[in-house]
Amino acid sequence: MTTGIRGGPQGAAVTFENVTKDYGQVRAVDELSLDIAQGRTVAFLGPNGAGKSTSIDMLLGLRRPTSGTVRVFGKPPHDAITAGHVGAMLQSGGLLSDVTVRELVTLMSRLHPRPLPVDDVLERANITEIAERKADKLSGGQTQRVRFAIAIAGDSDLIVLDEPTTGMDVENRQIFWAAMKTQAERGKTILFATHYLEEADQIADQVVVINKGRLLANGTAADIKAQAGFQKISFRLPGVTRDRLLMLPNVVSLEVINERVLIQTSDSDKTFYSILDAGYRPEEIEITALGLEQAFVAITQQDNGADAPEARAEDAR
Ligand SMILES: Nc1ncnc2c1ncn2[C@@H]1O[C@H](COP(=O)(O)OP(=O)(O)OP(=O)(O)O)[C@@H](O)[C@H]1O
Repeated sequence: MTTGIRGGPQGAAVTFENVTKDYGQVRAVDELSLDIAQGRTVAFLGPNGAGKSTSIDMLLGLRRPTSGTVRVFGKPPHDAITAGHVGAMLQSGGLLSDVTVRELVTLMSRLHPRPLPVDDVLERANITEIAERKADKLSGGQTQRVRFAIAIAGDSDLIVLDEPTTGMDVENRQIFWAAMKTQAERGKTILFATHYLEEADQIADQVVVINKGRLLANGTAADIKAQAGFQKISFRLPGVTRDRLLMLPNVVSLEVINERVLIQTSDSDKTFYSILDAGYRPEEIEITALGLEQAFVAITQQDNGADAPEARAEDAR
């Protein structure tokens, strides 16, 4: 099931239409259909091997779909890139050797028809201080910042970032996302793959979850949390036993740590009223929705469970 988000194919920055990508026997992307409206900041989430990089490579024209169509601003990816509409920061690949950071950024920005001034790019990416250093002699975090500079140098309408903050320390991560926010405020469409769910929760206004190449969820972070459908109840209840609480309705998981009870439930109202009906009077009560990370884990585990042999046998009964 997917939850929708306002904005459709009209004015879409990116469209995947029934896209499948096979590497020999491996199906990396499986009938993916997705629209990303212009001006959105979109987080692309999925466990390792879910098909994020393959999808990004297809929208950058680096790989061809086995079937289906990818469009970028209504054009084949290659045409959109040639027209300078796309800036990208990929996960791998070294930087050129024997050139300085400034020379590299200058070189890459000249590939675009309407580049930003190089000094602006260096400043926005927080690399002015290392501009005269050799590009192949940088730390992991510095290399990421140079890659980011290359992604924004062309002042492109779509910025695609594959795990951009990997290797960055906390301070550089904050500088990086502040720079991305400025890009978003200037109307750019930003698509980023990440394993940092907190970043996705804070920054993205659309979250796309894929697993095994299939689209599992698409909406705001709040939509995704609602789709996971679980809440957490936590309270203090001296002397209670785990076995008694397990009898409560809608309980998905339960922990008792030092008299504090932590319940994950699919219906917090029903579970909580049953606690009161059973005569318990808990204290220090907290009822909260799942965070994006927990929702993501719940959604992907449900999907993995649906594919497990026992679940299929269950379905068949
Ligand atoms: N060049 C390739 N040849 C064969 N199989 C590949 C190739 N590239 C990726 N795959 C496989 O395709 C699937 C999707 O991989 P992909 O790199 O797109 O996932 P991902 O979501 O980006 O993963 P990660 O989070 O680990 O970077 C995986 O099963 C992977 O092993």
